[in-house]
Amino acid sequence: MQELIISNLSKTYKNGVKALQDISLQIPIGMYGLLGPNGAGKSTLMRTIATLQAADSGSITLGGIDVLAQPNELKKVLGYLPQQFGVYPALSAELLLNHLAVLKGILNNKERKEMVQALLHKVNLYEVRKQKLGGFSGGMKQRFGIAQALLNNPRLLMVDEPTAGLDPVERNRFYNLLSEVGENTIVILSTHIVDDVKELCSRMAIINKGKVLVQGNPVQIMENLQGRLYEKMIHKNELEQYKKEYQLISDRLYLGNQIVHVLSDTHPGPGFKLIDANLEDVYMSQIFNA
Ligand SMILES: Nc1ncnc2c1ncn2[C@@H]1O[C@H](COP(=O)(O)OP(=O)(O)OP(=O)(O)O)[C@@H](O)[C@H]1O
Repeated sequence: MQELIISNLSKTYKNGVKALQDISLQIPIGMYGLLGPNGAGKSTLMRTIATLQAADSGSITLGGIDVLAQPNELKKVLGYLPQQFGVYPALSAELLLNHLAVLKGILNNKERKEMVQALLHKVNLYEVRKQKLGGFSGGMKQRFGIAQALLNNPRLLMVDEPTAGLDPVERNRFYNLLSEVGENTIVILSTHIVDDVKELCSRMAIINKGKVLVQGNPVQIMENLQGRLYEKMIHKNELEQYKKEYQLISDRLYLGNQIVHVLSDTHPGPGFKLIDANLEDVYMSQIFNA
């Protein structure tokens, strides 16, 4: 079966930071959310899968490919949109995509032209294909980034924090594009934005400090908090006391008051009501407990 299997992957940087600690994940075709706060190790994991940096130990396989031993085989089937994706601002989208296609080894002129045109249509940049990339908005640049990542029709597409800085309309457009690709490709979406995963992913993992805290189906993961999550509206001044007294996993202001979410195996007391968990609660409870 076509799956990405990561087994016992570890990496410690020279400065002593344990960026990956015995990471094991099984990632099938579809959209997979890799959720974690800044510094969790997401980019390190992505770069390791992309064979751009080495791991200390562990293995990665994609179908029949031993990724760490056969980096060139992996590159043939990998599409990658890194966190920092630079474009040549003076070139048009069409020209740069064509150039990148040549670099990816698509040397037949007719085949390359067809592929470039098809991808520009797919990411909805065909109308602006002659315009310089320097004038593109953040969302347009990200869609161009996806187009270049799809040039070799990859079996594995990885996108690192792709929606940061996009407005809601562009974010939505980007989601739709990724979902479409995810119908027949393994797509790993690394993000610290819970909504990205909630909207898109049928499977996910939460990682923090280089460790996998939880993995599985978002709905099932949310059900794990069923019957243990309580909400209460309190006065702003009471917040510090509640933090000391309860396992408080989130707090937000609401009309001048504070709404707190508390994790508890028994009813925490007067004024608390049992609520259904959302993915934000799962995320916060995992990060809080770690
Ligand atoms: N080249 C490096 N040398 C030393 N430490 C590093 C290096 N790259 C990353 N780190 C550290 O490893 C940890 C994981 O970083 P990583 O960039 O993988 O996390 P991340 O989840 O992608 O975070 P972000 O969203 O902020 O990029 C962090 O503590 C980071 O400071």
